[in-house]
Amino acid sequence: MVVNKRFYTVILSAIVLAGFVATSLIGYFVAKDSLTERLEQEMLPLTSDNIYSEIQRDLLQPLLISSLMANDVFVFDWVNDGEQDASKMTSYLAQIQKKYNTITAFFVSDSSLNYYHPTGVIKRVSRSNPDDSWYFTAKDSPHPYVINIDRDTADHKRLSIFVNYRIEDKSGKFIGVIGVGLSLQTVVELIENYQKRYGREIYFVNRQGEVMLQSSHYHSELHLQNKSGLDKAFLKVLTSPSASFSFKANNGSMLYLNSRLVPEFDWYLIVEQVNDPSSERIETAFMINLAVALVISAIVLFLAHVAVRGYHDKLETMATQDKLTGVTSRQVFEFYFKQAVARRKRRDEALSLVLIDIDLFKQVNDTYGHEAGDRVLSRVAQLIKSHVREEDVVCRWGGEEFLLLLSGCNMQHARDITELIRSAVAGLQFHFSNQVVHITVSAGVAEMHNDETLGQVVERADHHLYAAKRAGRNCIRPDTDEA
Ligand SMILES: Nc1nc2c(ncn2[C@@H]2O[C@H](COP(=O)(O)OP(=O)(O)OP(=O)(O)O)[C@@H](O)[C@H]2O)c(=O)[nH]1
Repeated sequence: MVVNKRFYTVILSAIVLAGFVATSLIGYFVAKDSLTERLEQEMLPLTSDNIYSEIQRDLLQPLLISSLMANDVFVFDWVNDGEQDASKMTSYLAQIQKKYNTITAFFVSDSSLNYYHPTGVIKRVSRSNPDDSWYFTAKDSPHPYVINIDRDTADHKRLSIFVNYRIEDKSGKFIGVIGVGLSLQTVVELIENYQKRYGREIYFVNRQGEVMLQSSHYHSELHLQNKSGLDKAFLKVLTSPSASFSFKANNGSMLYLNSRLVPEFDWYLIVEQVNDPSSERIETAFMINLAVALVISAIVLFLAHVAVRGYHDKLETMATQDKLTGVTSRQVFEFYFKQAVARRKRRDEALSLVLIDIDLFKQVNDTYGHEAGDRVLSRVAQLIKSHVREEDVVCRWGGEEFLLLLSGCNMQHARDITELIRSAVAGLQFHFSNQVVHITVSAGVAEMHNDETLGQVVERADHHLYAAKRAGRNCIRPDTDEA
C-alpha cells in the first residue's frame, strides 16, 4: 500500500513536471526560432538596407560633382586648346575642391596622360604602373564612370572614394578622366553609429573575403574565412548577392549574419550580430517559467497528496471498520491476529479469543424490525468495547457475532472479562414499540495453544459458544469445561 502510494506520487510528480517542462520548452524554442527568423529575415537585412541607402546618398554628391565636371565646357575648350596653361586647370580643380569640400579633385588628359591636381601636375599616368590601373580601368569601361576605393596617398590608413568620370567629346572620342575624391569617414561613422545602437558588427569584405572597411572598434579576423565558425559557410557569402543565416562560433555563441553585394564598390556589406540580447530575455523568461512551473507543481502535488491521503484514510477506515458498529471488520482480523501471535511469542504471554453471539437475535428483527436489530447490534458492540482495553481487538465476526482478541489474557482473565460483558448486556434495557426489551449474549472462550492457527482457535471458541447455547443461552463456556 505504502509502495503504491509512493509509486503514484512519483508518477504524478513526473507527469505534472514533464507537462510543465514540455510546455515551457516548446514556448522557449518557438520564441527562439521566431527570434532567429526575425533577426535573419528582417532585422539584419533592414540594417543592411539602411546602411546601403546611406552609402548611395553619400555617393550621389561626388557623382553629381564629377558629372558636372565631365560636361564642363571649360574642360573641353581647355583640352581642345592643347592643354596650354596648366595653371588654368589646376586652379579650376582647386576651386571645385574648395567649393564642394572634397578631399581632392583631378583630371587626367588622355592625350598628355598628365595627372592634374589642385596643387599642379603631379605625374603622368602609365599603363605599366599598377598604381594607375584605375585610370585605364575607367578608360576601358563601357560605363560613364567607375567608382574606385583606394588608400589615400597622403594618409595610407584613410580610405577614399574616387569617382572617375569618363569625358568624351561630341563625336564620342575619349578625352580623359575627371572627378573628385571623398573621404570614407562618413561611411565609417555610419558603421560605428549602427554598431553602437544595435550592438551589431558592420564591415565590408571584397570578393576574396578580405575585410576592407571596418569600424575602429573592429578587432576580429581580417579574412571572412578565418572567422570562428565561418570557415565553411563563408562561401555562401561570396557566391551570392545576398545571404542571411546563423552559425555557431567555436566558443559556442550564436552568430547571425547578413550579407549583400554593394555593386558600386564591388564589396559585400556584412552585418553580424552575436548573441542577441532578446535571446537572453527569452532564456530568463524560460527560467522564470520553469521556476513558476516547479512552484505550481509542488503546490498541485501537495494538494493532490492531501486529497489522496484523505481518500486513502477513508478507504482504509471503510475497509477495516464495520460500518454499522464501528468495530473492526472481519477482513482485517487475521492481520491483527498475526500481530498478536508474534507479540505473544516475543513476550511469552497468553492470548485468548472470545466468540460472543446475541441470543435469539432473529426474534428482535422479526418482532421489532431490522432497525431495532441494528440498534441492538451497535449498543452491544459499544458495550463490549467499553469492557476491553484499547489494544484489544473487537471484531464483528458475523451478523450478530463478535470475536474478541484479548492479548496478555489467559483463560481465567478472558473468562472474567466475558462474564462482565455478559452481565452488562443482560442489564441493558431497550425500548421498542413501547415495550422494554432485554437482550442476552452467549459466549465461548478459548485460550490459544502453541502453534494453533486462527481457524483452529476460532473453531474451539465456536464449539464452546454452541455449548453455551445448548446450556440455555445467557452464559459462557470456556476451554476448561470442554472435557
Ligand atoms: N438487524 C440486523 N440483523 C442482522 C444483521 N446481520 C445479521 N442479522 C440477522 O441476525 C439473525 C441471526 O439469526 P440466527 O442465526 O438464527 O440466530 P439467533 O436468532 O440469534 O439465534 P441464536 O443464535 O440461536 O440465539 C438473522 O435473522 C440475520 O438476518 C444486521 O446487520 N442487522
